Amino acid sequence: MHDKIYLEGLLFPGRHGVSPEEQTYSQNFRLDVELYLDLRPAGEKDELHLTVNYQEAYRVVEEVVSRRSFLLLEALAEAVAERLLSFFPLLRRVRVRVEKPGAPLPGYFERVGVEINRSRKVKPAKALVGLGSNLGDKRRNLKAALAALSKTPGVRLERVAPLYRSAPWGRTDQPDFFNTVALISTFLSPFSLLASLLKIEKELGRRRESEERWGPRPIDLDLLLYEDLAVETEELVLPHPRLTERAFVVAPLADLVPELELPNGKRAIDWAEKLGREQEIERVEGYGWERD
Ligand SMILES: Nc1ncnc2c1ncn2[C@@H]1O[C@H](COP(=O)(O)OP(=O)(O)OP(=O)(O)O)[C@@H](O)[C@H]1O
Ligand SMILES: Nc1nc2c(c(=O)[nH]1)N=C(CO)CN2
Repeated sequence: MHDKIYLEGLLFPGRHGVSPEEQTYSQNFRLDVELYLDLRPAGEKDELHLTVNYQEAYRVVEEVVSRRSFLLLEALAEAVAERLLSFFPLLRRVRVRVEKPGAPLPGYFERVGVEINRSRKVKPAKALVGLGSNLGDKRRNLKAALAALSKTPGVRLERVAPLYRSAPWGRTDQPDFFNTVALISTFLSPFSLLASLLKIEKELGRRRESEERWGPRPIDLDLLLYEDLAVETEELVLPHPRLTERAFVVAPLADLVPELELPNGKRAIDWAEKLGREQEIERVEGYGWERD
């Protein structure tokens, strides 16, 4: 299968090179990227979730080239390939070419660079989504969000944690929350997944414009973890930055994946126990509550 999406002649400034000057002053890098995946489903159905959004791919490449620094073009190409495979579960192979138009060579040259191919077995990414509600019929809001999540194209709802009631965290002058965590598997990128979560929030009546930070809301969906991906962009931060501070996240998460290593290096089940002693949280219903 040779279908591919290609992005050619991408130009980004970066600090990559063996000499101290190249590490200090940025110069342009030129990249060609080929993303190998089966394009037939998207071709037949004309739906974006069945393929890789090349705008997202562009941003992933740009982030690696402009935010990191390597001695070798080999290392830069490796990092770009690795990052693309991490962000897009649909990819089975990537080809990355990196050229340095201003390479320090002693005479005239047309182009110099490296090209690598990296492949793997395609499988969906596992992700954990945190859900909360403290306005209206909270239990129903969470159930509706889970139903919407399970109907989201490219998302499979694997398991739902028990239902918790928790005292409000951050701002205490508001009603108690109901919280849970869902384990999903998905072929969506973390960007597309977050966009789907925001869409569900909106459909369930969330109006961010009229809300205060950490204030009351009918529904809140947070992307807690996406495989072991670390991302820090304006709209998406992974792992979720406040995950380990919150009993209402860690307790249900520890029910689903007790042995998971949290971003602070602790085992989920141990950390849940500690936070459970410090914050007010109570399990109100066991597994399967969302199905009745
Ligand atoms: N991992 C993430 N999960 C959800 N939203 C995220 C994430 N990383 C960044 N964001 C961004 O955060 C913005 C604000 O999210 P939200 O209103 O849910 O914050 P909050 O629930 O008030 O606070 P907190 O982020 O502490 O839970 C969203 O628009 C989203 O773009
Ligand atoms: N107990 C609890 N407290 C919160 C919650 C939440 O889901 N549960 N969500 C918040 C903002 O998203 C702020 N505070």
